[in-house]
Amino acid sequence: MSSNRYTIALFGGTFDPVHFGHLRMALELSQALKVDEMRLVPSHQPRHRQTPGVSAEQRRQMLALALDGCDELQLDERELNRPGPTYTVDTLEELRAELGEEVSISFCMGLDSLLTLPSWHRWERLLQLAHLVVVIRPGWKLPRQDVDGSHGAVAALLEKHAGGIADLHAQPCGRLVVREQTLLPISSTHIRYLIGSGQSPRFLLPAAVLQYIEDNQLYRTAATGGQ
Ligand SMILES: Nc1ncnc2c1ncn2[C@@H]1O[C@H](COP(=O)(O)OP(=O)(O)OP(=O)(O)O)[C@@H](O)[C@H]1O
Ligand SMILES: O=C(O)c1ccc[n+]([C@@H]2O[C@H](COP(=O)([O-])O)[C@@H](O)[C@H]2O)c1
Repeated sequence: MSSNRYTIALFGGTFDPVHFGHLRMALELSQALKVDEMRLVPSHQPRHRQTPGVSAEQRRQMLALALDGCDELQLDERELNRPGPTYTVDTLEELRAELGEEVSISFCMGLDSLLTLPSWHRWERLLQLAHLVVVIRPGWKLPRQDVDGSHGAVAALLEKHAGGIADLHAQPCGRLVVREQTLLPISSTHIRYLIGSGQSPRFLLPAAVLQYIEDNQLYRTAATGGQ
């Protein structure tokens, strides 16, 4: 990109456990967006879902193993170090205070997460702090304001803030960029289910992460959930 604005992208998640779907998505996004840094940000206590099956420290260690030797992706531990429920707006406010007003910050998410955005803590503040990058599967449709009453707030946001990759380098925050990208059909829920029912999740996640899970006997009782 012609602009020399420093650009950072964040990819947040529970990572319970991290798998190749997360890692591929983060790497492909990092290359497509041409960011200077792509950080994976494990959440401590996600307010919107059940408490993760393993400790925050174990999820951190699995991510660290997954990223070992990978220069393109970094681990950002700030949410694990912050007590209380984890809110993205707090993370972005912290980062903005740390990095100043000019650095471009993008928070990346799947379409499933975007559709829940109006329930996020202080969600209207998010675009004042960062860009949002939304990944959709090829051929998937975004909600449109005139036809989709159920996602009206999201559709309005998409219309008002629509932008492209160049905008991520031209301004520090405020644009919503939609990317079509093929997602590997892997979920942490399915991996937990496989382990809990005595089957192997090999080839769905890095070998070092699987070794850690086996060494620490994680997820042995989590035999619920499918794909
Ligand atoms: N297979 C995948 N490919 C790309 N991105 C994914 C994939 N699975 C999840 N994501 C994205 O990764 C982020 C973190 O997801 P999360 O940690 O909840 O993983 P998950 O596999 O969906 O877990 P769970 O099954 O426990 O809900 C979210 O933005 C989500 O949209
Ligand atoms: O801030 C919020 O209220 C909020 C609500 C739901 C999800 N998030 C963030 O969205 C990211 C993906 O969440 P999840 O549940 O798919 O792991 C993760 O970084 C969460 O902290 C944030």
